[in-house]
Amino acid sequence: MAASSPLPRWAPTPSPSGPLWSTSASSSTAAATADPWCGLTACLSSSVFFAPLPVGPPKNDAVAGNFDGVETTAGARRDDETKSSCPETTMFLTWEDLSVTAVSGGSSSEVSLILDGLSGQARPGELLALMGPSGSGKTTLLDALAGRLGPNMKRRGDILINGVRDNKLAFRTSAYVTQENTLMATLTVAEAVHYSAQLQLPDSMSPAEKRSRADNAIQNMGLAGVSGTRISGRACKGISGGQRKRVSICMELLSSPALIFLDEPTSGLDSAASYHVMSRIAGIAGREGMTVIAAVHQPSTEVFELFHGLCLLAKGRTVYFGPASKAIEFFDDNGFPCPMRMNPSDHFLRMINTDFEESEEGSTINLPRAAEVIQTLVNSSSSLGTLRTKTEATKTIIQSASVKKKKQASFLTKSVILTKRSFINMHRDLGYYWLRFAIYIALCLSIGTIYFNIGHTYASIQVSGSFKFKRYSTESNEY
Ligand SMILES: Nc1ncnc2c1ncn2[C@@H]1O[C@H](COP(=O)(O)OP(=O)(O)OP(=O)(O)O)[C@@H](O)[C@H]1O
Repeated sequence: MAASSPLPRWAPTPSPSGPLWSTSASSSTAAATADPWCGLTACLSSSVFFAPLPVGPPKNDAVAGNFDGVETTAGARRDDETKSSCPETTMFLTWEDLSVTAVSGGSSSEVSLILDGLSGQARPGELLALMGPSGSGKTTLLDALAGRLGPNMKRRGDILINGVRDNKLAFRTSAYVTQENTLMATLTVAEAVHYSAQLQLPDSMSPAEKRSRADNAIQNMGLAGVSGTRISGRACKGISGGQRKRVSICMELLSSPALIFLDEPTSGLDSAASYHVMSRIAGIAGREGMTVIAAVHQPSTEVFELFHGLCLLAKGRTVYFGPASKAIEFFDDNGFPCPMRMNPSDHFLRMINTDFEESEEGSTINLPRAAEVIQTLVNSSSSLGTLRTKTEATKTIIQSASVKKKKQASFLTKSVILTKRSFINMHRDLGYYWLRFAIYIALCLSIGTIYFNIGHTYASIQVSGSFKFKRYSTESNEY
């Protein structure tokens, strides 16, 4: 599919202003000169976070090569070179036989299996899409990989980062954009991103650099037009849901995390905005060597073309894992060809959605039962058989790589910024500050009037505060 794509081939665009991160620029440039492929990965660490438009992902063909790479001699060579030259912060994330169960509350304590023996991997510089019908387990898989499962969920199986088992590492070092937005409503878009830059970026960066990076991020997420608008508010509507989502992504991408989880980054966006957002994310992943795992609903054909890898889930099981560009072939091989001119993701989801069986009476489309399709695909050796080989191979290749947490602002800087942000929030939030202020004034007045104009004699004071004095005198008598 990727080969027949009418889309232009994007290339990473270096910034004319030079890298914003001052570290390792020269060494990675040298690596890039020595070998073009691993040089791409190496120079990712030195290239700018956001380049001028247009930006885009690395080519899908090359990506397909990466996914296939472990199986071929040439591909294995590439991986080896990646290991030797990639920055310490790149992350190969591998999961094997991952299962998640949830215990529902109550006396019966029912245990339900949400994910059932999933295996897969996500690689630096690539965008792995998690797709599947609603309730198939996409968010649960993201949470499991990110180490954010709820207290009633239990995980089995292995999660390896650069070949090393560390259950807390992903939680400590990755960024996560949740389905729900958790933004401070009273701030404007620009303020939210600027404060986030000051909190996340290290003190070694000058305030001007942080500001410039935040401004670029706003620009690249298409938010320049609403940068002065408040995120939300009681009096005004604020920005739209899709724009809020973009602000969340923008804030998480600021620190160029080595690993980022995105839960439905395109929800609430129109197809053009979805394409632009995803192409920028894929472009950044390519340039920065960032590992991106995104749960995506109904991507358009153009957005689907941007995915490097695809993990298709149905009822908590892996239906397909591999290069996105090979998914059509996989469905075709298993007897479920994608009709001409149909969006491939629509076809995949339609075939494996058990919630609405379309072969029921009245339907003009005679599809096989989704449960049978899922079973056939899950059993298909071309999906899971090769996957196991791939994960094993990757594990041995990358075992020695290490992960370091990126530097953040110091405790003092964070305290100052958070206090400042909190004051702005209190000042602007009618409910949080002004109504509370009014209540305290009313309370003071009510209590104060008890003693208003009480006179100056001992008796008048005793009359106004009699309940207190009486109690005092009673207690005094008792003791
Ligand atoms: N904490 C939990 N306790 C019990 N069941 C849960 C819990 N979290 C998720 N589930 C169940 O697991 C299943 C998968 O949920 P999940 O949110 O991962 O699906 P999803 O594919 O992300 O869905 P959607 O696309 O609609 O967001 C659902 O049936 C859900 O009810």
